[in-house]
Amino acid sequence: MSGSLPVADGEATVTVHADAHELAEAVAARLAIRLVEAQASRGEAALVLTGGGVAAAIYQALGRSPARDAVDWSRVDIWWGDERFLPAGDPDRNETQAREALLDALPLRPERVHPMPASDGPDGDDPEAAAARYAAELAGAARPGHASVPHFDVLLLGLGPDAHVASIFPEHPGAYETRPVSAVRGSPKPPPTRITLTFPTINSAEEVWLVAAGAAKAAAARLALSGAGPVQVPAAGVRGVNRTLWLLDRAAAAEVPPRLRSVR
Ligand SMILES: O=C1O[C@H](COP(=O)(O)O)[C@@H](O)[C@H](O)[C@H]1O
Repeated sequence: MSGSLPVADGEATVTVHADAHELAEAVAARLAIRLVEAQASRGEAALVLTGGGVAAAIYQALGRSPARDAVDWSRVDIWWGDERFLPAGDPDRNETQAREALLDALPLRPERVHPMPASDGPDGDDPEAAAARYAAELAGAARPGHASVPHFDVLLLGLGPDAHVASIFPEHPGAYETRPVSAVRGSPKPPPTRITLTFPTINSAEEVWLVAAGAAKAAAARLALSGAGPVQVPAAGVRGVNRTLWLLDRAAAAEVPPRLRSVR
């Protein structure tokens, strides 16, 4: 049984796992299943990755899970929800983290892996140009009839203690942005310069999964699930077209009203 409640104009399901380890294992298994389902129904799958501590644990869990071999990785597109605007290979880039934890071990087709530009990339240290470049790459892969972004089967999001998601921070200009991708300057969390998908792009995904572990995320989860505004609480502003999942460990879910939680 799952607890559910309205979030914006959709519904969110909150599922709680015992601890961060179990959360990572469960999300990894769920992800493999969802990618297999997507491939069965439309021949391919597209996954949007996030950064952060829980994300790394999920990627490692998926890498060692037997379920990973059920996915045809040659028919998976990998995108990123946000990136720290640093040189290629920098250990703080979300791309570097994902490659080391999972992607390097998978038989992905390189042309189907779509990292956000690095600060030593073709646009140099110009995050606005890099954001525009990524928007163009998304538009180039857009599904027919949908002008600006591809089909995303699952879009993963971490949750900051301040309730930021991707690199949309509370009260920052990115929270108002309507273009598909935006540059972020002056991020309250280092590094200060970033690139992020915006609300309209995130909310075009079929499924949005918010994953969080630890007591530091408890207040953010409560606020986001209590009808807060998305400018003040960015996590309150995201939802999938078909499904919005909050996948938490017990500590992160501690302030979510018990009636909304389903404990695994
Ligand atoms: O900087 C970032 O932080 C958030 C959350 O990270 P966590 O370590 O607190 O789980 C992450 O979702 C985002 O992708 C990343 O750029």
